[in-house]
Amino acid sequence: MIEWLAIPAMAFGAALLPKKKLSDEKKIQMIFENRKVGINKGDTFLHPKLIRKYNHHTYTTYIYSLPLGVPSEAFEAFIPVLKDGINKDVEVDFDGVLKINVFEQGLPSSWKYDDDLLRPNKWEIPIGKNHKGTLYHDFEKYPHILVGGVTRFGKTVFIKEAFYSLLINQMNNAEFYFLDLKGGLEFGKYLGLPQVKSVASDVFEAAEVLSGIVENLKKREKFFREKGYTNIVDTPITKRTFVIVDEGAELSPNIIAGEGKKYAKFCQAALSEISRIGGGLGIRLIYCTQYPTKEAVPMQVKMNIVTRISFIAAAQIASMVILDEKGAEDLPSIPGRAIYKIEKNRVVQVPYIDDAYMLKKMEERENDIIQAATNRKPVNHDRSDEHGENKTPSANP
Ligand SMILES: Nc1ncnc2c1ncn2[C@@H]1O[C@H](COP(=O)(O)OP(=O)(O)OP(=O)(O)O)[C@@H](O)[C@H]1O
Repeated sequence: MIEWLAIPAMAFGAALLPKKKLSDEKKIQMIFENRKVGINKGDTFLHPKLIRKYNHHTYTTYIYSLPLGVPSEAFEAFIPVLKDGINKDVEVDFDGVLKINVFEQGLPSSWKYDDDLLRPNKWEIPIGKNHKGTLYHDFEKYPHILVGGVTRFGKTVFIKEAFYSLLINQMNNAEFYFLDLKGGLEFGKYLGLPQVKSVASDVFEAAEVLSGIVENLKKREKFFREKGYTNIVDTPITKRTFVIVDEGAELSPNIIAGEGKKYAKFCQAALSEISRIGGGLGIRLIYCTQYPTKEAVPMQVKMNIVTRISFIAAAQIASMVILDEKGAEDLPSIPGRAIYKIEKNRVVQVPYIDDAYMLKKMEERENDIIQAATNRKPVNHDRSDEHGENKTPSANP
C-alpha cells in the first residue's frame, strides 16, 4: 500500500520541483527539430550538427555544420524564430559553417554622443553600438551611404552626428553641401561655418548647388586624368566634399509638380553622376529618404552605394529598397535602432546627438574651426584653382 502510494506522491513532488532551465544550446537544437530545419536522408532527418562552442565575455558562439543541400540563406529568415525561442539577441553568419552568436545583453535603447568617439584626422564616423562594441564607418573605404527608414526614427540625428564627427575630425579638409529639403530647417543654422558651403532648401536651390558640384566634378576628372590618378585616397589631395541629401524624395520628378519637375530631373541625374564617379574623385554622398521607392531612390544612386543604413521600415518592401533584403521592418520601434549593411547586416544603436551639444562644442572650438578654413589653401598643394573650390555654383540647367 505504501509502495502504491509512493508513485503519485513522487510525481506530485516532482511537479513541485522547479523546472531545470533549458540551456541555449538545447533550445537551438529543439528549434531545429520543431521547425524541421535540415534535410531528409532515407529514413532519418538530418539537422545542423553542433561542432564547436565558444564562450566569450558577453556572448556565446555556436558553430554548426549543415547537412549538404541545406541552403545557408534560409537561416537569415530564421533569425526572428531563434530570437523569440531563446529570448535573447542573436546574430547568424555563414562562412562554410553556420555560426550563431547568442548575446547575453540587449543593445541600449539610447546612448549619448560624446567627443571621446571622435577619431581625429580620420574620415571615420561612429555608426553605433552593436553587441561587440562601437562600429565605425570609414568614408575612405566606402564613400557613399544610403539611409532610409520611417519618419521620426533617427535619420536626421544620424546625419548630424556624421556631420559633427567629420567637421571636428577634419576641420582643415572637410566641406559640406546640404540639400536640406525640409525647408533648410535642420542645417541652415550651420551655414555660418566656413566648411559649410551651401544649404539648399528646395529643388531650385538644390539644382543650382548640384550644377556647381557636377561642373567641379568634371574638372576634377580632367585633372585626375592628367595626373594619372585613379582614386583620391591614393593621392596627396586631402580635401573631401560631402553632399548630404535629406529628404531625397523631394527631388523626385514624379512627386514634384509643375515648374520644379525639370529641376528635379536634373537633380536626380546629377546625384546619379556623383554616386557613379564622385567617390574616386573625393565626393561623398549621404542620401536619406523616408520613402524608399524607386522614384525617391534613383536606380543609379542605389546601385553605386554599397553602404546602407535602415532605421525601422514601414514594410518589407521598404526594407528591400534600402537593404536589398527584408529585415528592417522587424526592427524594434526604438529611435536610433538601425541595420548597418556593408556586405553583411549589423544591428546597431546610433549615438544620440542634438544641436545644443553640437553648437556648444563648436563654440568652444570656434577659433580652430574658422582658422582651419582660412588656412586651407596649402592643404591641397597638388590642386589648382581649376577645381573651382572658390567659385560659386554655376547657373541652373
Ligand atoms: N540615435 C538616437 N537615440 C535616441 N533617440 C533618438 C535617436 N535618433 C532619434 N532619436 C529620437 O527620435 C526623434 C526623431 O529623430 P530624427 O529627427 O532624427 O528622425 P527622422 O527620421 O529624421 O524624422 P523625419 O523624417 O521626420 O525628419 C529625435 O528627436 C529623438 O528624440
